[in-house]
Amino acid sequence: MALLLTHPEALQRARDEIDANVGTGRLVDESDMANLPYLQCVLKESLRLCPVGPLIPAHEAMEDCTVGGFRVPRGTMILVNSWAINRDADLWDSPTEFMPERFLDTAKPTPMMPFGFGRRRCPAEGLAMRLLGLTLATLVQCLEWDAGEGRAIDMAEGAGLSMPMATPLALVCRPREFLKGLLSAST
Ligand code: HEM
Repeated sequence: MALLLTHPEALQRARDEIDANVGTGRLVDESDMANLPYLQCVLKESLRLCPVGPLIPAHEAMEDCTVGGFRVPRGTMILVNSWAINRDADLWDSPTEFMPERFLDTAKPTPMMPFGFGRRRCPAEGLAMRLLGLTLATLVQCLEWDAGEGRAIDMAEGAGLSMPMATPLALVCRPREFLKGLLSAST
């Protein structure tokens, strides 16, 4: 939400996509997700810039190997800096920019690992992506958002293993016109 609020054109594009594919006669649901590619791109771009696990938990080399020219003996503890990979200028165009559309071309490889990798990869990736998608789609479809009179959103990173914001996000939301009608019709 912080990235969308600081990029209102992306928020509008995500809302336009939902309005065009779902409309305003019903609430978005899980079966709509496949028809919301831009929203999926917003999720991926948010996980790229703000990975929930910026440092993938420790893995251990099972055998001697060479990675990027470095000899890694068996038994070495390996920590992968996902945050740095996600902002590597050799891998991404304008790496610090919030550009969800970079993920629209699904044929282009995207060197991201927000859910880790290998046998210990997050077993809840599918669940998490569905929940995040549906939650974000609902927030964007149903509510108007703003940071409140004259307030700017502080995007600074706080300290911690899961990349909290330095200043917790506080937003004001109001129901969109269609939602009032939809809710009163259902009561
Ligand atoms: C956006 C949401 C989430 C992200 C980004 C995320 C990310 C990760 C990452 C990076 C790992 C380490 C993988 C590795 O070592 O290579 C992990 C492990 C794990 N995650 Fe998630 N996770 C998320 C949500 C969840 C949820 C909702 C659950 C449970 C319902 C969950 C359960 C687990 C478990 C049990 C492991 C340990 C797997 C193992 O060591 O074998 N995660 N997750």
